[in-house]
Amino acid sequence: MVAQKKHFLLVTVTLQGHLNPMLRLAQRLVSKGINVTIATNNHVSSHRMLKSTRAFTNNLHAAAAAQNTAPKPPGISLVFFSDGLSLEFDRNKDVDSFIKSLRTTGAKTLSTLVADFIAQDNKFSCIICNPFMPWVADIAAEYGIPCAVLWIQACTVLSVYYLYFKNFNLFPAIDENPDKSLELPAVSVLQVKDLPSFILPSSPPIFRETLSHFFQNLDKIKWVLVNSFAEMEKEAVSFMGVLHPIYPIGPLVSPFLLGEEEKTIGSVDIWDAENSCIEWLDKKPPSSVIYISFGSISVLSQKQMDDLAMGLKNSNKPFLWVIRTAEKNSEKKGGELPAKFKEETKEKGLVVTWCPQEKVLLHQAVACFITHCGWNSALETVVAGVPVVAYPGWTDQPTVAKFLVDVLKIGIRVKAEDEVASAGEVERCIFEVTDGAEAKEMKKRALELKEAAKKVVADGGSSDQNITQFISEIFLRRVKGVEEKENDENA
Ligand SMILES: O=c1ccn([C@@H]2O[C@H](COP(=O)(O)OP(=O)(O)O[C@H]3O[C@H](CO)[C@@H](O)[C@H](O)[C@H]3O)[C@@H](O)[C@H]2O)c(=O)[nH]1
Repeated sequence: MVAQKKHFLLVTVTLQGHLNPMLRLAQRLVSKGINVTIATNNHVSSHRMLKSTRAFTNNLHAAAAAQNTAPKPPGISLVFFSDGLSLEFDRNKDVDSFIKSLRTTGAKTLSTLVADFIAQDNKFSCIICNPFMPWVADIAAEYGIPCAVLWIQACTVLSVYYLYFKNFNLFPAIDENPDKSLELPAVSVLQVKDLPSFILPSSPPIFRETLSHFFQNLDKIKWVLVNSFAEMEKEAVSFMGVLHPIYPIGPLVSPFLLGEEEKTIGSVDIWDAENSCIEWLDKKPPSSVIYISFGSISVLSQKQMDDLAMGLKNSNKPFLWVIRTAEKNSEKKGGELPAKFKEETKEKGLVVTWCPQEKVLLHQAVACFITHCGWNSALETVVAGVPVVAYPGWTDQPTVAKFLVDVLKIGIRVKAEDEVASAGEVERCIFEVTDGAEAKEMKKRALELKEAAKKVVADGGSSDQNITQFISEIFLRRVKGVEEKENDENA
């Protein structure tokens, strides 16, 4: 039998919330003896990203050399493919053009990249993509390479989309009355305001089209890896498992958040993190600081910003606030901090453009997280045991907010009118989560989830077993010649 090269290709878009789970999956695969190449579309930060991934692999090799272990352990490398747009093109602003260019030009350049690897006798054993790049499954099929998907959002969200896109007719005229209730199997009663926004009529059609393509292509995808764990999303995981085989392998967070020794790489940041905020936190009392971030894409409107700032000031608690648009050279979008706010709160607060979020959440000074409920932030806060004030915006965030607050019960959701939570509401929510009647219970539940998360990723835990099983199924298929048979049938 020809020796099998254990080399996987992971394909992702260069968005922080998409890159992070892929990178963390790569780390898990490396720990199981798989070499990983991550392919992502070209980006202005390519240089920085390349440097940190090289540092990770060099670190692994140095550690092996120090222990005199041969041969070299596997590593991660990063490659870029053109999405057909210039580096300056604002992909967040014109998502429609970005997604279209990615699936036409991007698909061609990625296909050439795969062909080049094969020409150098370096065929991938598996390609893993994310659900927002469903055309990658066609490239994998073209080269006879097994394809898996990493579902980078909650399993609950996967269930809702599955029911919607597979036409289960459970969504009678979603007419955007936000309080209308829907009873979906295996998901607690959802109101329209809790649904992922991409299925609402008001959402730009490109997102529905992309997800619809993903669900049509699902038959070409042999494994659906889900960034979640059964012990946290019990109902959704068992429900989805009946509809389609899934492998919960999460939470995909940096190993140090789960108590492992910190390596040189936790994330490949698109922006420079202001690490000095950790020293700032070091000087604050335990469980005193409110941490605020709305992730890597969302920006607040002026009204949202004004009210949030006022609510924070009135809460009289120390705060660390990430405002990406405060970045000096960035094009100004969204709201700006009210004049004098920084001056008035300089004793209490710190505003940064980007921070090492996982380290911040793990810091003992942090009391709660005002979050937009992006799935990575949600998992990171669960694993760090930090309760939340949920302030969701679009996409999966309303569903995640519902899940964190009503299912896991580790926080409270702001009541918003026209998407704005008033200053008084912000202040009330901060109080409820830090000092309110339920605050201790919320913290206790958050800490229980933290322990559950550690167990599932430890050796022999459910997520660890699922990754091992997924890898062995890939190589077993090779041994049994399943792929050759499938290719012959498709010919
Ligand atoms: O100052 C910061 C702020 C954020 N982060 C990291 O950036 C990531 C942000 O990811 P996420 O919380 O998922 O938010 P988005 O960047 O907004 O992610 C997009 O992608 C996610 C996965 O599909 C979706 O769940 C979100 O709704 C969508 O907005 C997390 O890992 C954070 O740790 C930092 O490192 N430093």
